[in-house]
Amino acid sequence: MSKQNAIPVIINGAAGKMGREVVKAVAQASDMVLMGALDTSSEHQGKDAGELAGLSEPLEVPITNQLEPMLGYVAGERQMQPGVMIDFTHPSGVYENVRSAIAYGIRPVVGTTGLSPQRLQDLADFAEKASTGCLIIPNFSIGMVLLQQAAVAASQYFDYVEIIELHHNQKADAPSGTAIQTAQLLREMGKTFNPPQVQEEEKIKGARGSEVGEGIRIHSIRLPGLIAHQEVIFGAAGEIYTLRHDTSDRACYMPGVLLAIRKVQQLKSLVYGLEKIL
Ligand SMILES: NC(=O)C1=CN([C@@H]2O[C@H](COP(=O)(O)OP(=O)(O)OC[C@H]3O[C@@H](n4cnc5c(N)ncnc54)[C@H](OP(=O)(O)O)[C@@H]3O)[C@@H](O)[C@H]2O)C=CC1
Ligand SMILES: O=C(O)C1=N[C@H](C(=O)O)C[C@H](O)C1
Repeated sequence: MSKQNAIPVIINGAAGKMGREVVKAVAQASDMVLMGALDTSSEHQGKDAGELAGLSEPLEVPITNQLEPMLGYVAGERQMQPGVMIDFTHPSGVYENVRSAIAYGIRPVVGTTGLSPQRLQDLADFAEKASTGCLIIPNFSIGMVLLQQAAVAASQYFDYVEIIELHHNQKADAPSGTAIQTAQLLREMGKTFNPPQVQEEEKIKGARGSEVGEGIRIHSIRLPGLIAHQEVIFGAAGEIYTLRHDTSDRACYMPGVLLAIRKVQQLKSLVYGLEKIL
């Protein structure tokens, strides 16, 4: 495929754990071209994004922290398809990054978690007004979509459920975006879970996790040695039904990321969740 027909991609957070994986995936996709690699980390400024990601050949794309000039440059490439900005950065910066991308007509594909419901709504309104596609995906793994579908199916028959998410201890936000989304899918079932059997008293605050609504609680665990894991445990008289997803390599997210880059081209507003584009 010629460069003109390829999708121009900017990766924000390119020096991070997910960003490096995305650099490799985009470099290997024949219908995409990596136009820019951004990261605020001072130690990686000017380094080649491909070499940093572990590719044997440089991509000749240096890491920079200048987002707006990069967005302007890609937006100005009129001969090419509309550009896409991938964001795997930090909850503190993702809102501004997405607003800037949309302002330049660049379509955001966002994996960064930790956006508040209010900020998600603001971004949805902004994308709608600009008629610009935007994908916000709390989890790019196909296995997690299947887990969530199984949880929704089970929730029709079980009234008791708890969600446990387990992550590496470099994670900034808790609970995970995936656990919040999983709870939200169960909350949409139109019932209240976990009707109390006794008058419960938390002797230590937080011992029973955090309730997110409709009686659903999320428990967050952070440990070195973990990557990303989630359990949804249903209980009923005499039985336990456990759904569990384990990530052993961040490569598992890449088919979802590449799919999102292709699909966001066809959208004119914000879409939340991988299941909506499968
Ligand atoms: N949706 C999904 O499937 C997945 C989502 N995630 C989410 O993606 C995000 C990133 O995760 P991960 O790669 O593990 O994190 P890392 O900390 O490894 O990488 C983030 C990188 O982004 C840089 N950065 C921070 N703020 C900005 C900013 N405003 N603009 C540009 N670069 C910035 C960081 O630099 P510095 O270190 O100097 O701050 C760092 O190099 C998290 O929110 C995580 O929860 C993770 C895995 C899967
Ligand atoms: O920080 C991570 O690592 C992950 N974050 C996402 C989340 O918060 O759900 C997705 C996945 O769990 C990995």
